[in-house]
Amino acid sequence: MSPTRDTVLQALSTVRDAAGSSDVVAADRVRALNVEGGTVRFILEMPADVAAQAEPVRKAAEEAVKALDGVETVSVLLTAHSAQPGGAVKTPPPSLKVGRHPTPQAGPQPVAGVKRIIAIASGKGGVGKSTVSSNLAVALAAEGKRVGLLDADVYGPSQPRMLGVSGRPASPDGKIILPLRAHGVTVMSIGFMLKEEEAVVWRGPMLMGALQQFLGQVQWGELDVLLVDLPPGTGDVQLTLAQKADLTGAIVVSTPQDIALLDARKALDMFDKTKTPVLGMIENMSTFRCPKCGEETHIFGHGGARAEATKLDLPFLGEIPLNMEIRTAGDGGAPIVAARPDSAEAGVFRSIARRLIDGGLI
Ligand SMILES: Nc1ncnc2c1ncn2[C@@H]1O[C@H](COP(=O)(O)OP(=O)(O)OP(=O)(O)O)[C@@H](O)[C@H]1O
Repeated sequence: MSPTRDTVLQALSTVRDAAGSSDVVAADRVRALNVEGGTVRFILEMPADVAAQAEPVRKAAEEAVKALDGVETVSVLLTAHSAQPGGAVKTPPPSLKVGRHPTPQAGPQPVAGVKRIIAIASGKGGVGKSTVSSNLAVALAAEGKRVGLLDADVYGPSQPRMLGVSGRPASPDGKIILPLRAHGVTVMSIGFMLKEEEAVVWRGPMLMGALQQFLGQVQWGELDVLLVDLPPGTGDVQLTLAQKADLTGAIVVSTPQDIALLDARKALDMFDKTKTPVLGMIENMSTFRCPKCGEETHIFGHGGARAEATKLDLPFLGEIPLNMEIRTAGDGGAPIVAARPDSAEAGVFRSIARRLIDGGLI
């Protein structure tokens, strides 16, 4: 039996908090809990004064969740103030003041200068959500749209790699954050704020606050659309964004297999609950054409996402093939739409972009 949010929280409520009397759930240390099949991920946010005792608590939390029925992998991230082996406190997070607690806000907030915010979501990891986000962003920019891309995939921000952009965004006044640009797209990623080795350390603290700040404090400029590359799944981060950002809608990416579609349905359900319109579904890794003989194979099946979209009366936006060059281009820092704009594969992304524009969605 797969674990649920509730069983995980129940297990965590047996773990004593570093500060003393209560458990980690009651002490409100658990952030961004994400349960996906047998994989459980969450963050333990510890205040600085108990940082030295944080690691044993993290271990205990990991053990408690691991002991649950159906749990295969547990990933627990600690806050910025986590303890080094030997008890020293690690270097504080980057000086840019990003990553505070969320500031209370009444409801969904618009982002200054941004006409539309569209979330790119998937119920399951690894289905190509980031690949779709980066290519779609570049394709929309090629159509003359002013496009921003916010990489909110806190568990593994991949846009710096996919767009070949790195470096730290400047913050001249310590408040406004200046985003970076790549392939005609304005980009901000939580990955820009981390050094490789600091990733786990910085991710934890005040994650929601960081995302909220990325929406509110990044100087996006005038944009026709801001695409938000969400983390996979339907956990706290996705929910927070769906509730706090004034989303125009969401696009759900899925591979064709039943299991991926099952998860895609959960994402659709989440958007239904948060009253976020679903603008359409995209099937990725839809078909594979042998580069030698040209024969087409449906490695993960075919047509599942289209059938699901039809069943739910949602627009089906397109099928993206499983293709080596899509992978090498993306993993090499230039999405295929930028690297080989005239290729058939780039054409698929461009026609999805045009469909969104023609449909008046962007
Ligand atoms: N259509 C495709 N053809 C070939 N490779 C692909 C395709 N789509 C994605 N990939 C590759 O699959 C891997 C996972 O893709 P990607 O990072 O876009 O998925 P994701 O859903 O964003 O994953 P995560 O859960 O890590 O956020 C990457 O190496 C990417 O290059």
